[in-house]
Amino acid sequence: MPSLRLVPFSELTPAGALWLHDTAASRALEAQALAAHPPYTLMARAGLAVARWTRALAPHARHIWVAVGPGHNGGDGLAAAAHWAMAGCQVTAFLWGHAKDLPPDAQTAFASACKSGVQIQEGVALLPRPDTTDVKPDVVVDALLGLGHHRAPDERLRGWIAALNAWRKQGLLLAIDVPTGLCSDHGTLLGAQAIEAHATLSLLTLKPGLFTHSGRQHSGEIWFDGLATSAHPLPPAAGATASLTSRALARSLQAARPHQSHKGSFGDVWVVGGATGMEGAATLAASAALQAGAGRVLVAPLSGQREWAARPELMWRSISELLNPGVVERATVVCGCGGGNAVARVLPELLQRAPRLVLDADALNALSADPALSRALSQRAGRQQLTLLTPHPLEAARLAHSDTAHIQHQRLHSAQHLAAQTQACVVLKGSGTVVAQVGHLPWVNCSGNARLSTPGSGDVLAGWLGGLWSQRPDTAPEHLSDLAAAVVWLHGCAAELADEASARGSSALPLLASQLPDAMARAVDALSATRP
Ligand SMILES: NC(=O)C1=CN([C@@H]2O[C@H](COP(=O)(O)OP(=O)(O)OC[C@H]3O[C@@H](n4cnc5c(N)ncnc54)[C@H](OP(=O)(O)O)[C@@H]3O)[C@@H](O)[C@H]2O)[C@@H](O)CC1
Ligand SMILES: [K+]
Repeated sequence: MPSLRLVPFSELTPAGALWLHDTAASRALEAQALAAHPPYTLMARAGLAVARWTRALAPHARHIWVAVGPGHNGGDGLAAAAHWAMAGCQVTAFLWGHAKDLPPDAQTAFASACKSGVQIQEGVALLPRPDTTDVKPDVVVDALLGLGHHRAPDERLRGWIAALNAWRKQGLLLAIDVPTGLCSDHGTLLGAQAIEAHATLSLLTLKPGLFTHSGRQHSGEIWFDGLATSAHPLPPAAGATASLTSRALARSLQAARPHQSHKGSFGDVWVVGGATGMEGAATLAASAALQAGAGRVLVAPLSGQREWAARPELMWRSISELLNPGVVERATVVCGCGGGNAVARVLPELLQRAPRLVLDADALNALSADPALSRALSQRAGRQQLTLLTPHPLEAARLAHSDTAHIQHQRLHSAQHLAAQTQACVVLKGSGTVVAQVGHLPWVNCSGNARLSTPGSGDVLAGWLGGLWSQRPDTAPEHLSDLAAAVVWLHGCAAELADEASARGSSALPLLASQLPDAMARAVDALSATRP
């Protein structure tokens, strides 16, 4: 058997992107792999991969339970159970159904588990819960359902999910391939409940649903094993649904500043926003652009108020100065942060003239409210003027004339539709931010945590996007989504570094937006400090 790769996905990035495959794409690869190997080969590899992973995460575990579903996901669990038992663990497999009803490969795994001394309980009505048994397993494994889970859990399955989740506080709760109850394509819940695993080992392919919407919450730490189905350890890009952001991507967009550089070398960013009472939003975006390395950052506050004390490095100007001939044509413009209704007045000219435009917050709301503005937006691409839109789900819903639930239900598709509708590069924010652009595989971001759900966080992201873009004004249209995805990754990485530095534990408190530019700068420093 070819050697297995058993590494966390975050360690697999030096070569570049990791691909994500939805159910249809995963099934296509699975069919190819099954056709290329003798029966049971893939499940045997899956079982070994799960067993090694479990031993790596819980080397001292002596007592393991596995909840075995009616399909191949259950077969993977049984194949792993055989290895745990052979390694001397006390293992119990609780079967949802009866062994005779399992698919052929899973029956082979069942036979192997029986031979290895796994205790079997068939046709179990409900997995025991911590309050109904004196037995205390060190590890409980969800091998109920994987890729074949396509309908909302019924009452019995909900009971199993609740029982498995009840073990979360007692020991390690691990999921094979996909946490049961989670949609592997969209990261939504198929019903009201899903397994909340400490860690998930995705097999053969990485599924987009693990990383977006509720995916991160339910998958825990995500690991990957490609089951050595090709010469390369990673599944091929062909047929991929999306790419996963990575440290390598972010690093590829950061260049050392040349010795003979000056502020004119790094471009001008103009921040247009900050209507009355919301000047802070514009200041946050401007601070981020500055920290990202823009040459000069000029703020044109819509309120007319100038926050001189906020950052002495910033310059404060009027909108009319930005609109002077030749000024906006050389600038990278970040527009909309705290823009209020006033931003609608400046948008027509910015849409017409700005070569590089980041539109956030109220600029997006103004676009959704005015068909003439959305037409002007979609015409920009034809003039080789590039646009980045950074909506959160509600703003995306307004732009798409839809509702937030619809946007969130299929985040990847929503971002892609919006990109097609606007002819812009779309950054759909939220857990597992999606970056989409017509003609390119979308990105799904894997960094970040709930520390970023705090006011002003999006302003900082928009400002940093402008700041990096101003240093790379010649970014080709086909590379704009790479630039955006790299910044999104950094934004998330800043929150992860803040977690590591905190004594309070994971995501206990938000990372204030005013601290975020510095935290992102530390994330950039960490990029250069680590190996390629
Ligand atoms: N093929 C291979 O060699 C490899 C496969 N691999 C592994 O296989 C997994 C996919 O296997 P799978 O296709 O058998 O699907 P799986 O999720 O186990 O269950 C399907 C069963 O569940 C049932 N069911 C569905 N929904 C239900 C519900 N709500 N409540 C109750 N039952 C429900 C469904 O019934 P049906 O809908 O048909 O009535 C059917 O009987 C994949 O995730 C990975 O772990 C990889 O290791 C690579 C090698
Ligand atoms: K599972």
